[in-house]
Amino acid sequence: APPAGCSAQARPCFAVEGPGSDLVCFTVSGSGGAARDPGGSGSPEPRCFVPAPGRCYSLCVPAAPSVPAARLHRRLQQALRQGPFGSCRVLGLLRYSAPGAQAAPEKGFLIQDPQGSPETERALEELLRGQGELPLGVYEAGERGELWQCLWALRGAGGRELLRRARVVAAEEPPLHPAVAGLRHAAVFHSLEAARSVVEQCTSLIPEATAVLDLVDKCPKHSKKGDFPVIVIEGLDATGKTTVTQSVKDSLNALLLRSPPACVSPWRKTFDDEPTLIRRAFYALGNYIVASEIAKASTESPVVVDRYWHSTAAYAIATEISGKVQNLPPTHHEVYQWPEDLLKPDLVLLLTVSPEERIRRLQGRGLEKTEEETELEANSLFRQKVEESYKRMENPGCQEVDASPSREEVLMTVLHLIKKHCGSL
Ligand SMILES: Nc1ncnc2c1ncn2[C@@H]1O[C@H](COP(=O)(O)OP(=O)(O)O)[C@@H](O)[C@H]1O
Ligand SMILES: Nc1ccn([C@H]2C[C@H](O)[C@@H](COP(=O)(O)OP(=O)(O)O)O2)c(=O)n1
Repeated sequence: APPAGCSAQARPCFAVEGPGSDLVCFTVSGSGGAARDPGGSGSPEPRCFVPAPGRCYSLCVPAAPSVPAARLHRRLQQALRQGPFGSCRVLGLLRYSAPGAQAAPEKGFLIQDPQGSPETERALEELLRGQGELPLGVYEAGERGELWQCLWALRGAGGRELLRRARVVAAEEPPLHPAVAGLRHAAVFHSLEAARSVVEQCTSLIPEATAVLDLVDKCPKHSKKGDFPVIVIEGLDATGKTTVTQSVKDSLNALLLRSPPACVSPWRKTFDDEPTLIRRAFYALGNYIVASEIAKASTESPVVVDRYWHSTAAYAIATEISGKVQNLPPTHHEVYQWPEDLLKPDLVLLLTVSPEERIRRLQGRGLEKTEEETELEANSLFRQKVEESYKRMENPGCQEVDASPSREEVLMTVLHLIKKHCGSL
């Protein structure tokens, strides 16, 4: 863990995220103002971020939840996966205010080049030169082994100007993951209006956004549920949602709906390729469209829904909060609360199976894996965070169902729970 002792510094900190790694924070002290000597403190050296004999760089964009910033971050992320950066390790970087400071948060990347090739630095400069004002952070060791960050502004025709040279010192891990504060604006939308305004900002960039908005605007607002029960089935991929929802539909003569609804599926791929802000706003709008379908259907028959708001929120939280499960927002946090303007189901069941059984089922199904499914498999931490987020959802919460037994047994359990909660059908 990063050492204690720096938290009193009201200076911007960096949190470095690696896939599956803990949050690591370090502070860049102001020029000339070396607040403490990392060499003398016995603490882990921030220098460990610079691979010897290699080089290390950072770049950041504003983390404000705006469509242009989100798309710029995405473009940089894609560029850093290619060509000259192939041999580099690229970690996510969150720059956030230290306690008491008011700096606007930034999101970016730490690029570790084990070979320290001049080609990498040139390619980074090239990449940033086309992106307006973004400076490049270059890290270098001082004579006593201490670490410095040089911040370069890139000028036209190959020039660059040193904006700042500052010490890098170790900082304390913050009590809350720094991405938690921005979740409600950047990924987990709690009103139709919040999600709608993000998609609206995209209409000139993504032609499909207009079509989505048209559909949303055709739906009656504040849909009310009918008298028949509405049951949502949630869970990770391959936990048996399709199987269960189909059987419940047959057993109860229910109508089966899914979120995102069929009417937006032609645009799903487009939005899946967009950054979190836009992608999650799209799924949020899908829920409001489904809500109006649920309202109508539940006046005529029971309704069973394959995924709904809990999926949208749980996946968004798990992708935004890096590292371990303990980094998730604490229980009862506002991100786990149901949006006030979204139709509530009567019962939400969360299907869970062991990771081994889930992989067996995924393989058994033999379908092509989506990028996210591959990530789920590769990253069990991510899977744990999705599941834990589901379990923390409130008002309504998710009731867990062990979906490991046979299809028949799982269906019996599910029908029993529906009967218990929703009365005779
Ligand atoms: N109770 C069960 N026991 C064994 N296999 C199951 C069970 N439920 C579903 N499966 C199989 O597991 C795979 C994933 O199930 P599916 O219903 O498609 O999950 P999801 O909709 O959650 O992705 C399918 O091949 C399905 O036939
Ligand atoms: N209501 C929903 C449904 C899915 N999502 C997101 C969450 C994940 O990123 C994917 C998972 O979708 P899913 O596994 O159902 O995809 P398939 O229908 O199996 O192709 O979609 C969502 O945000 N909100």
